[in-house]
Amino acid sequence: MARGIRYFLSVTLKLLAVMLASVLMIVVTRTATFPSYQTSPPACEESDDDFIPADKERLARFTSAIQLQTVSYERGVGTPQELVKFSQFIQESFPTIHGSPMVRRDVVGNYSLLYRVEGSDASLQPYMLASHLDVVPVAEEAKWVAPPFSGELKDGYIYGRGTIDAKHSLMGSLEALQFLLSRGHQPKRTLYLAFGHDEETQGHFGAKVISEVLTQRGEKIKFILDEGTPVGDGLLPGVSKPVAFIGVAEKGFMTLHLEVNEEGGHASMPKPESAIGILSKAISKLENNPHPNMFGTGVEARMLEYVATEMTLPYRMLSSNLWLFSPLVAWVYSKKPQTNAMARTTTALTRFNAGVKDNVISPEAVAVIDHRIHPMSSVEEVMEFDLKVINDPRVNVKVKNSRPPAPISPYGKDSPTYMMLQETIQQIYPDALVTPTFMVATTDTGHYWNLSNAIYRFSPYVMTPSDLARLHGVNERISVKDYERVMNFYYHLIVNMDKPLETKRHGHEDEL
Ligand SMILES: CCCCCCCC/C=C\CCCCCCCC(=O)NCC(=O)O
Ligand SMILES: [Zn+2]
Ligand SMILES: [Zn+2]
Repeated sequence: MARGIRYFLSVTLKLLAVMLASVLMIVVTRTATFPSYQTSPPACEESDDDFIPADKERLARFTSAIQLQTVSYERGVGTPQELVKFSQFIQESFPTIHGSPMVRRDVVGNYSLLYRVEGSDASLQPYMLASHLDVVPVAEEAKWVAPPFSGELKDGYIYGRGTIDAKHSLMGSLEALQFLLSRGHQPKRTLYLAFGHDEETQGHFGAKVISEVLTQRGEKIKFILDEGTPVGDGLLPGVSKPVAFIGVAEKGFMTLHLEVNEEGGHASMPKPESAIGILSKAISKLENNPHPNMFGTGVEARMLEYVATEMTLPYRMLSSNLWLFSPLVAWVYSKKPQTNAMARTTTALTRFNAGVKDNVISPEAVAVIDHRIHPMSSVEEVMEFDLKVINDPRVNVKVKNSRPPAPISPYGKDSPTYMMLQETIQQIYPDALVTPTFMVATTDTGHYWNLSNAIYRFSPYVMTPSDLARLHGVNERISVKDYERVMNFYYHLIVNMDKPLETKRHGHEDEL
């Protein structure tokens, strides 16, 4: 009997050893032979003539744009007078654009701007560059090193609300267009510039109306580029080169209004539970029960695979063997807010209101939850999860607003528009790696899904880990060097969009 057990154990151990050796072999082989998704940058044909400098006039125009306080506060509550001033400022600042017979300008939804630049070849589908006129409000003004609406230049940086979100792309694309038109260039492919005025409150009166106008005109758009993910410097562990992240998808969102109504009364005779207490418990349950970690089911896994061959050894091993290490990477991702946001649907408690006086038991408590929905989940799944977690019929849960995750746009070598974008990025950042990702925040493109199936989100400035807090935060800024890159990025993009979207290198045909 004992011999039988010993024999069984030894066979089991041998089998385990063989399995382990096989797994190890697969891991080593994959690490050594994982394909590279990177392409070399296109040959540089640039001359001095072919470059937009961040000179005094252009910097002054950008500063003036930052000085206009085009704040969006709430859905439908903005700063109409500032938006009108911004619109006038744009007209005065870019006379070549506004005087061109090729350009049609429409004011849409009262304040948003839609430009159509007529291409010479009507058989080509138009494309669209998008950005927004509005900014988020300023908090903690005392902590800013320069006033938030000054556009002040300090140590090579321009400071101000809107410098990275997103007046750089609005002004940068206009500068590029003005530069081209002033040289007598007519694009072959018709180009739209779409600037919504309420992106920061979900674009219900701006981008939504722009989309309706274009739909009424029967437009189908070849490719849309909006504000988005940046060129990361040190954002991706294990990669020393800068990494340009192209947002090929976008998380959805669901804003929930939670309300509890109970009997109020005199604070000297409280019941065991109050409206405030009941709501606090519900919220605490939501915070303590995060939505499932979905790392490895979507674009976030491809993001790592695209740069795997460029990573230092341990990261390279993990990224080229996600079939095995996905759970480990998922766990690591859950540790930091910016990576956790890529792994799961997030839950942010953004508002909590209750009570009118110190000695009155509040009959009502309300809270707002801002969920950002992972591309592999859905509005319905998130709601079902929350109700199960709260599990309290006294908490009234209402959806204030929601949008499902965006469809995933084509990416990689089989997508001519993605490859064109990649090459344009490489013209500006020749040392950068390029990889697909998804946006954890929302953009106006949520209103453009019916116009195009090739929607990308990318902002051509460099972002370091310490810059993340500047987004919607204190000391938002862009370097002069980066603003120059932004203008030149749009310039190259417009030029590149006039080349056939077929590249012999990648063997694709431009279908239109
Ligand atoms: C492993 C890390 C990978 C990181 C990849 C990307 C890093 C993301 C960094 C910045 C994203 C910048 C997005 C800014 C757009 C803001 C849009 C916005 O504010 N929308 C409104 C909203 O979401 O409420
Ligand atoms: Zn923005
Ligand atoms: Zn924003």
